[in-house]
Amino acid sequence: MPLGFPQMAATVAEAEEYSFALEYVGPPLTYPVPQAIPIQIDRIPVASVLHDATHSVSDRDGVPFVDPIESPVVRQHRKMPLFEMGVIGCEGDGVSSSGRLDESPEFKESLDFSGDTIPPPERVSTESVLSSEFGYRSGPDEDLEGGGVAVVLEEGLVGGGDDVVGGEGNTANIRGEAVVNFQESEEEEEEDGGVEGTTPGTEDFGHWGRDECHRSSRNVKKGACYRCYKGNRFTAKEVCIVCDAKYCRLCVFRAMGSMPEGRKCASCIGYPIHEEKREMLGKCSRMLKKLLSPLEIEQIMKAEKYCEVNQLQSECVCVNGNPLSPEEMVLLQSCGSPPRKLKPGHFWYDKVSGYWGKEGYKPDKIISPNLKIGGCLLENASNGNTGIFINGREITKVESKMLQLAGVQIAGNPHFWVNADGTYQEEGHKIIKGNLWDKSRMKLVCTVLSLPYPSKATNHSRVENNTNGAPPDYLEQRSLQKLLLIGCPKAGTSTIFKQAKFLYNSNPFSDEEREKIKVTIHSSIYRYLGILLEGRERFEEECLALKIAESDNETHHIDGEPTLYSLSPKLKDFSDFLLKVRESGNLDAIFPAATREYAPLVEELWNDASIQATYSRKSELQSLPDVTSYFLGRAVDVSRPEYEPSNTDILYADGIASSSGLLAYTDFLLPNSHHSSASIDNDSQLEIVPRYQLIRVQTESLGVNRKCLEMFEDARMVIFCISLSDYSEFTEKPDGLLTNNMLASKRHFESIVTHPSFEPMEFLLILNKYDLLEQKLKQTPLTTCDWFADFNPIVTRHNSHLQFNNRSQSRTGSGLNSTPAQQAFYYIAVKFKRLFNELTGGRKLYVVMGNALDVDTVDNALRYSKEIMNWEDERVALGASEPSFYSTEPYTYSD
Ligand SMILES: Nc1nc2c(ncn2[C@@H]2O[C@H](COP(=O)(O)OP(=O)(O)OP(=O)(O)O)[C@@H](O)[C@H]2O)c(=O)[nH]1
Ligand SMILES: [Mg+2]
Repeated sequence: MPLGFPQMAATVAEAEEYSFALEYVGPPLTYPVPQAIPIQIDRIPVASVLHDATHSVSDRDGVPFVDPIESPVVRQHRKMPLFEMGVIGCEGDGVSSSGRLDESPEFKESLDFSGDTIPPPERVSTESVLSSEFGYRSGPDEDLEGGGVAVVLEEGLVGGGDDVVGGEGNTANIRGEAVVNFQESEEEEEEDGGVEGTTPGTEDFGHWGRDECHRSSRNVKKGACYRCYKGNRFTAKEVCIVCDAKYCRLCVFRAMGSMPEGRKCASCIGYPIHEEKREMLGKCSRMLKKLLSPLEIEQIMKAEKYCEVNQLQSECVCVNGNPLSPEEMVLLQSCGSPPRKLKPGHFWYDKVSGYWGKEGYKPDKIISPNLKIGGCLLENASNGNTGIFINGREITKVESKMLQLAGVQIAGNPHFWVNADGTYQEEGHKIIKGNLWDKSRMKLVCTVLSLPYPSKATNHSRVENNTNGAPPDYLEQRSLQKLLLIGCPKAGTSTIFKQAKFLYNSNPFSDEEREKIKVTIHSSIYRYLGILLEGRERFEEECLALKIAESDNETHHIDGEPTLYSLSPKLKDFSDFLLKVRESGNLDAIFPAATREYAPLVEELWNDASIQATYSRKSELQSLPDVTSYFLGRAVDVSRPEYEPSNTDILYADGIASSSGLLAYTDFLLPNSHHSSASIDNDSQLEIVPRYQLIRVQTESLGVNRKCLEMFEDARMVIFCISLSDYSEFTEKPDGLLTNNMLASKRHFESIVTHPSFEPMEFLLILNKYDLLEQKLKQTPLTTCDWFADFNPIVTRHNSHLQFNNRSQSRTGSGLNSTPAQQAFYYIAVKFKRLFNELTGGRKLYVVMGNALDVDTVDNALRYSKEIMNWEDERVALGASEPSFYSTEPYTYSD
């Protein structure tokens, strides 16, 4: 943008969101053209290299950098000199549209570098900049409006006037974009209650990085929110764990986004936390608890506690003069008896005895001995002046006192070797002279002298090198691969989820959970029975109506006649009672509690011919699951007080994985996992085994705009589940129209695939309920679903009953020897693969066949997902491009 040109015209596109400054090349004008005053080179303030090492990412890398360019408001408050090159705007944005910079009093004032500054353009905000830069929650209310753009070049100009050396994060877009602020929409303003006139444009501290947060914070009224400037010290606020900025409940998500590293302003992401905040990591505030669901909170708090950047940086801990490497830090923190609440600082460590202390001070702790960390222990490590030495360190007075009380002869300034178990000997002598910790009073002595006493853990670990073998929590978290399990209603996601729990968890459900499952099963029994009884009434009425029609309206005879669907008076009374309670909405409240009392009646009803006749027409009854007969047939058993749900009961029971609301998740390791080379830390020999977390997201709870999906941005893979039996099933919409369930699943699949949060993730499609597909195809052709209209299976006299004999046959799926179900599966798999390919611009969808009721197919699918992640890791490591969608295994079958 030629801002340095003397002649310049402002082009303002009123309907557009941006303004442009171009050099004027048209015919001569009849009115004066705005002039920019030539720059006096010698008076241009030049940004100086900042020496304070605490303020930038770049300086951590040893690269010198220039002080960041500040927003006009920040500068205004700090009364810094300003050189403003041009302000171009359009009507209504509060910025002069004349372009006559020389006529502007502010500009004149700015030319005088006296220390006063011009006020910034009114109402400027970098909300949208922040939003696009950090991808934080944005919505329609954050759309740009008004088209006002202020282009301000500021302090930090170098050279002829239009070159700028930028600061933090701005070097790439520094020309003229130093402060490009967009107006907020009215909607947003309304919600926030408007931006107060006296503090215009100060919303943009996020844009400038952590330091700007600090600076801006100085301008915020005490107790007010740092974003909307409202509230007082009594207003509940969330605090950024890096810069201390505080946000009210209306602003917290806008300022902190989806919190991938916990409670940090979007601009503080990637910065380490303040050490004094370590204590509060993972401890959720009351405000967040009110705003988020327990599972969302758990995810955020976990991220806050375990994400790498929030860990104590290894180089901040010096041991015996050497800063620790990340591997040494892991060793130190994962040893049997680590120094608790470790903080940055200089420490000494006696590897032989395990004594640990702050440099220049007496020992503070006894940690695990023999850790290969830090440098060599120095004589003066603890600043002792007693002339007595332990393991080469001159001990302090208080330690010599302790030795005396332990009965150690210290006359003659001896040099001792003290081992981790407390045994000691004099240097040069082989004989063990005694044990410091033998005497029972020593614990008291150490307490009185404020000296450490060995804990059991250190006592029992004479030679220790990462004895417990477990990596610290944050490393474990680093290896956690999140798999999102998403599907349409009734696709089978909860069944898959439960199977995963059974497969990989030794104690898949706690006692408390099992108790809840019991209640759920009891409720389900009455729910299923209610559906059946309602259906029975309908079928009975239909039967009677038919009979009346057949017998020429002889109603008086027919009314009393029993039909196939009639009940005995006793059962009819119970049925009426149950349907009445169901209608009143109290079914769940009454029946689980009274299960035992009614169980015999339930069983009698279930065995009654009328109910069996009704059940045989279950396809005509909405939402009656296949498991109805499984539970109703066992009503009495299930209702006994000593009843404990079996794994099969749990698997068949409805609504279990979703009982916790939006989400449910389970962590597991896949046995015999093959680790990619990236997962093994060779240096420390500490193996980081990838762990998996299967998160089931309940579709109905996602809401229309699926905002909450943003919280899964760190997931590795989406496992999408579709029911193959959906092709012939229809759901009635509120407008009375019938929708094919497969087409509804397809739409849901499209919306998830194209969701921005899932862009970088791998997708595995489970085509579930293969068993039902096999059965259904015998009666209903696949072409019932419009999307499959061109399905044309090859039918031979052999293939109608043939099963796959070997894997290669099974993988082709389209061969002559395939059954119609296999061909249908192959056809549907390719349909989805093509769709995915189109939606993602050429990416590959992995497909696997499933029958969620068969545990092996679930195991197979989850292992397959692990393989996919390994392939992807290897592909990325090799720098290979995206595989073709027909290459590698496109789908799998179980033999
Ligand atoms: N025959 C058969 N039934 C299945 C299969 N997978 C799930 N089901 C049954 O289908 C019904 C719905 O399965 P769920 O796992 O509850 O489905 P969901 O995806 O959790 O659906 P919502 O609970 O509506 O979210 C249950 O009765 C399951 O037992 C399958 O592969 N074959
Ligand atoms: Mg379910």
